[in-house]
Amino acid sequence: MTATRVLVLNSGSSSVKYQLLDMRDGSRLAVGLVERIGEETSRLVHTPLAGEGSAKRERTGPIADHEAALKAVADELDADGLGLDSPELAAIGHRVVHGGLRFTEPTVVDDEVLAEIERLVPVAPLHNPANITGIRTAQALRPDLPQVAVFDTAFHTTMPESAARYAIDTEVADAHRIRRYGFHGTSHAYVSRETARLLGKAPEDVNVIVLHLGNGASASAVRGGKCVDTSMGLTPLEGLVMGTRSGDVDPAVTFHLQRVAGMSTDEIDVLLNKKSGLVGLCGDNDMREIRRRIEEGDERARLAFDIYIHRLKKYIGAYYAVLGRVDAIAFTAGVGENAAPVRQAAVAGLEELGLALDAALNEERSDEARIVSTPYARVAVAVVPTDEELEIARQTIALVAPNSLD
Ligand SMILES: Nc1ncnc2c1ncn2[C@@H]1O[C@H](COP(=O)(O)OP(=O)(O)O)[C@@H](O)[C@H]1O
Ligand SMILES: CC(=O)OP(=O)(O)O
Ligand SMILES: [Mg+2]
Repeated sequence: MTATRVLVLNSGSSSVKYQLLDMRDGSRLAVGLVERIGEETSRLVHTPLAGEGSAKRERTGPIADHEAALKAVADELDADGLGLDSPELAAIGHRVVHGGLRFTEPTVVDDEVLAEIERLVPVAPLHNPANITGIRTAQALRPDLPQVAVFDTAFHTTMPESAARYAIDTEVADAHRIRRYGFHGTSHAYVSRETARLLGKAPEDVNVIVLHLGNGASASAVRGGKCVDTSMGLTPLEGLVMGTRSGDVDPAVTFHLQRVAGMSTDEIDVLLNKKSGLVGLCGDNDMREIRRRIEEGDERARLAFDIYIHRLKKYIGAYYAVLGRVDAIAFTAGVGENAAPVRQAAVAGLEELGLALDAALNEERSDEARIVSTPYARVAVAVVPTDEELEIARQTIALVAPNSLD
């Protein structure tokens, strides 16, 4: 029997999303999520999709760390006869957030690769440690299986130096590998390709601005299938206003906080990464809650929303200029896919740029990729659900068993 299944692990700072896929047709056999890892109220939601009468299972209770989370996931899969010991499993694919400049392709993990991912922890402190634990735990469970790392940074390695370099002393920058790497690349790659498909065109023929708006958020300018600019930088802190991250600030804010407010580097790191963005502005990082508060007339929530939109609009304008010609703007991830008011506000007033939403289409709820602009708009506005797990599984199987699907 040829092994055609791939387990994909998308480990975030306090969560693990996972999918077990059969790559003969890309169908999902099980999907799930462990959230609030490290808290008393951790929650595992597991949905087997393979058998008859399969139903979502949920359990709550403390799950101490990512290792415990993965073991709990392995137990759930076992209970469905989809355990990690299955001979049908070809590989485990891992989302790894920071791959530096070295990893431009999916990579089979060995000790040396793992050491390099570890070396990048200082530039992805919220993400790479969780990714490393995910890989180590999966290795311990199935030492014989290839573990494949798929990097968030890989898609952005096509950025020209003019976009990737900061205007700081070149020697200092080179000595410390300080440059803009960009993140969410698997999503930007997948969504830009799906957007081309939605337009009935080849990826080489379209220019797309992708807005990945989840808890972390980033924008990218994609010309003919290749990334030419993106809003995240050395770390996933730069760019858009996010759930808990500030996005762009004057770097002098950090000197000021050190000198005047007496904050330590670590305190400023926590402030900008975990206590800023929407949560810092209004106390909530969930866009649903913010919209609910706005409906009730809450001024702080309104201002937080306006700041979020203002930044988003600036990036749309910037990437329009970078690309020169834009065929589509694609909204994706939790906020981009679900929050019609965000899409509406982000493109409002941009009719001169060829952008015009169809209000009814924009409000419609759907899980499908779809166009929500008016037919006469020069630039299509699309809502394209991202699928980082499917994309990771595709890249994983292509690497470990390129001929298994013929
Ligand atoms: N129906 C909705 N309306 C508005 N925002 C939503 C909705 N559903 C999810 N979200 C937003 O999506 C965010 C999570 O997006 P997601 O892409 O899953 O993020 P991440 O992968 O970074 O965890 C939530 O914080 C919430 O703000
Ligand atoms: C890189 C990044 O910001 O990822 P996430 O949105 O999953 O936090
Ligand atoms: Mg995400």
